[in-house]
Amino acid sequence: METIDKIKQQISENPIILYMKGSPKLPNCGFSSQASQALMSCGEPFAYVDILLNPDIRAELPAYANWPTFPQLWVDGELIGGCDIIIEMFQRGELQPLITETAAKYNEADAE
Ligand SMILES: N[C@@H](CCC(=O)N[C@@H](CS)C(=O)NCC(=O)O)C(=O)O
Ligand code: FES
Repeated sequence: METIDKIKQQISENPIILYMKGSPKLPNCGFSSQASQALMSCGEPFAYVDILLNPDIRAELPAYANWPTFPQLWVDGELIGGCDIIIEMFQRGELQPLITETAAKYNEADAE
């Protein structure tokens, strides 16, 4: 599959997905570590892609996203932002409701 199609599929199939360096359990960069920790603290499962293991995605996602760096958090098909934005939303109490509501929306859809 073309990289761009892979990216589109990942974003459409996973309501909460973090593109990061390393994994949430073993992040490979401080920015990815902070972002995944904030996201984990919201208590909902989320998908992730380790871009260090996927150099094609690392190369192509920034142009598609119009966002130059990693991590990248995508929720419900839309780019939320990188580490700074994730931490800011977390500190303002905005991350938790976004994640909770998104998880609830898709759990509901699954149950139908
Ligand atoms: N201020 C950025 C910090 C992230 C950042 O600077 N990431 C760099 C270093 S990890 C990056 O992704 N560079 C491109 C690359 O490594 O492919 C944010 O809010 O996410
Ligand atoms: S890998 Fe060096 S700052 Fe992220």
